[in-house]
Formats: sequence, structure tokens, C-alpha cells
Amino acid sequence: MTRLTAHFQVPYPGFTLDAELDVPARGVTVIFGRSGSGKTTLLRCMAGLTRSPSGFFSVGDDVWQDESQGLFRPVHQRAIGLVFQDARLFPHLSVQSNLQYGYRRIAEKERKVDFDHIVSLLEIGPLLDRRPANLSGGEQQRVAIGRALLTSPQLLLMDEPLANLDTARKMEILPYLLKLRAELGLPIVYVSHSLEEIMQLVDTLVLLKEGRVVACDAANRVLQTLPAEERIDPGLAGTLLDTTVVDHDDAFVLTRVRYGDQHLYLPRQNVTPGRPLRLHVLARDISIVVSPATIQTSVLNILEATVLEILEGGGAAHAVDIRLDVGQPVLATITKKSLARLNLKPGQKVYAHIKAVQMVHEIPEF
Ligand SMILES: Nc1ncnc2c1ncn2[C@@H]1O[C@H](COP(=O)(O)OP(=O)(O)OP(=O)(O)O)[C@@H](O)[C@H]1O
Repeated sequence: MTRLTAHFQVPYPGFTLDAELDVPARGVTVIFGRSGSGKTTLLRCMAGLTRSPSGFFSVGDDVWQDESQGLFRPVHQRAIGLVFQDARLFPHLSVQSNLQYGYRRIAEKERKVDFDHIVSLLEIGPLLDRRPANLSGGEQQRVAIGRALLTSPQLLLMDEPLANLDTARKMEILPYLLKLRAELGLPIVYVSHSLEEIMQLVDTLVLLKEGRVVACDAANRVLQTLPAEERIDPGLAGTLLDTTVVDHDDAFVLTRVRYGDQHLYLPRQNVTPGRPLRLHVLARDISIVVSPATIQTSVLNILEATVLEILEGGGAAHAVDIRLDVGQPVLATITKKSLARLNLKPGQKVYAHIKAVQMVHEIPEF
């Protein structure tokens, strides 16, 4: 499979980036970490904006930097689209001209995208005659994404593209990013420090801590196997479930989703039946029940599960992580006392209780 392979070392006074990663060149690779962990520096190295003196970077078969061979392609020779926090549109040009600027830079025979397709994908047709100053922050960012895509990049690099927008605007842009991920087949590297923002998008998760990569793998593997001391955020212990919306129960204001051959309920989502919906289930929101008949519960979501693995030392001193198979592995955190009481063993059939109210980050209809 085509991969992005990078190794960068950048020494700054008081901070050194020393990051090595090898990820699939498809879907969305999120670089996640606290402020100052080196996310932007890593992205700038990929772009060729910062030069790592002993760096290496390849995109599939194309080597863009290999300092051991004296090779360094500067930014304008890399087929990348760049999107920053601020849209950086040309203020004196219309939206149409801003978009054309990117498009015309690429010779016709090398164009991999169609102008009208990108305009329609991002729904910016009605904005074409306007100037950037007359656009909302979210609209500006859609145009900036369009301009980047119209350069027919091999790789899209996005540095906190939603960071300057308020929550409502963020949620407005997210569906476009999901469409882009689904429709364009373009690898995206996406820098963020917001867990909520990335959960809908992420395929591969790279965790940066103090300039080093502490995890780099398929998102669910990282969310489930990360040692407690590396969990930058408690939400990093959990599972992403890709479900399909089945129907809505308007009487009880719930949405039913299908997951494998099981069903789950969550608060009413504004998503059309048949559409995919990704849920983020925190490990601490799953409890384990050995027999369904023993208790009556207010929990709506009960999945049949098999104990896969008991991971000592997962969370706090009193807690333990359990990997359960519910059709895919999910992570549950329970107390050590509960583990002793339930006497759980790998292979055991149990039930996973999931609290509906805490299981999803809402996204608007698209
Ligand atoms: N050009 C530079 N010269 C010196 N130090 C720098 C330079 N650029 C970044 N740094 C330092 O490198 C460290 C990492 O910065 P970077 O911007 O990559 O982090 P980040 O994870 O993207 O942070 P944030 O989320 O706040 O944007 C910081 O301590 C920063 O001060």
C-alpha cells in the first residue's frame, strides 16, 4: 500500500522535534498533541516550509526529501495543498479568481480535479462573485480548501483549519471535510488539538508529545492500546464505532443506529436514515454485566460481547481496561474491584452496557 514516510529532526532552542512516522497515504491522518508538542513544525517539514537538516519524506514512490542524498524539494515543487487556521485568501480578488489562482498554476494535462466538481463539493458556487471580506469565516475556509484542492495536490496538509471558527461554524465545515475524505481519495494530514473535531474524521492517529511520536496507528488501535501516561486526553481511551442510521423515534427523541447485527440508541441526530454516523464511545462509559437477567437498568444500549483481553495498568490505580469484542474490539474501563468480583476471563461471554447520552459528538445533516 502507498505510504507517507517521514523522519524529521528540527532543533530549536528549548525544543527538538524528532518525529518518525510511516502511515497509509490514504484517508485522514491526524497529528494530535498538546500545544507546543510540535504539530505545526512537523506539518511544515512535510510541506517543505521548514527544512530538517537530516530529514526524509516520501509520498508513495516520490521522495521529496532525503538529506542523506542531498535531496530537498522546496515547497513550490511539492504537489501539496495547504490550508491554515486563517484562510489567507487574496483580499482584492473575487472568490472565483482566488480559486482560479490555484487552478491555473497547474498545466491542463496535469489537472486531477475538475473546477466545477470542487465548487459543487464545497457548495461555494453562490459565493463566486464575492470578495473574501464579504464572506463568513466558515465560507472563507471552504474557499481556502477549494483553492488548495484545485492545485491537484498529491497530499492535502491542514493545520488546525477549524481553530478560528466558533463551534457552530466548525460543525458547518465538518460535513465538507467528511465529503472530501469520502469522495476525493486524497491523503490528508490534519493537525489538531481538539479531540471532538477529529473523531469524525480520523483514520490514522499520530500522537505527538514533546516533539516525539508516542503513537502512530489506526485510530482505534491508538485509542485502545495507549498506556495511561500517554493519554493526553481521557477521551483517548475509547473506541470509534462506524454505524449506519436506521430510523428516528420521535416519541422518545432518539435515533437508532445499526452496528453489525446489533442496534444502539442515541439522542435524536439530524442525520438521514441510511447515512453513516460515527460514534465515539469512551472506555469509562462502558460497564460490563455478566448476565442480562441479574439487574434492571436504565441503560438502553446493551451489546453482546466477548472478553478479549484484560489490560492491567490501563488507567488510574484502581482501574483496569478490558477489551471486548462486540463485532469489533471496544475498550471498557472498570475498577479492579469489579474485575475481581466478576472474575472475568478472556473468552467469557458478557454484556456491554453503553450510556446513550455520552456516546456521540453531534454533527449536522449533510
Ligand atoms: N521558528 C521557530 N524558532 C524557534 N522555536 C520554534 C519555532 N517554531 C516553533 N518553535 C517552538 O517549537 C515548539 C513546537 O511548536 P509548534 O508550533 O510546532 O507546536 P504545536 O504543537 O503546533 O503548538 P500549537 O498547538 O500551540 O500550535 C514550541 O515550543 C515553539 O515555541
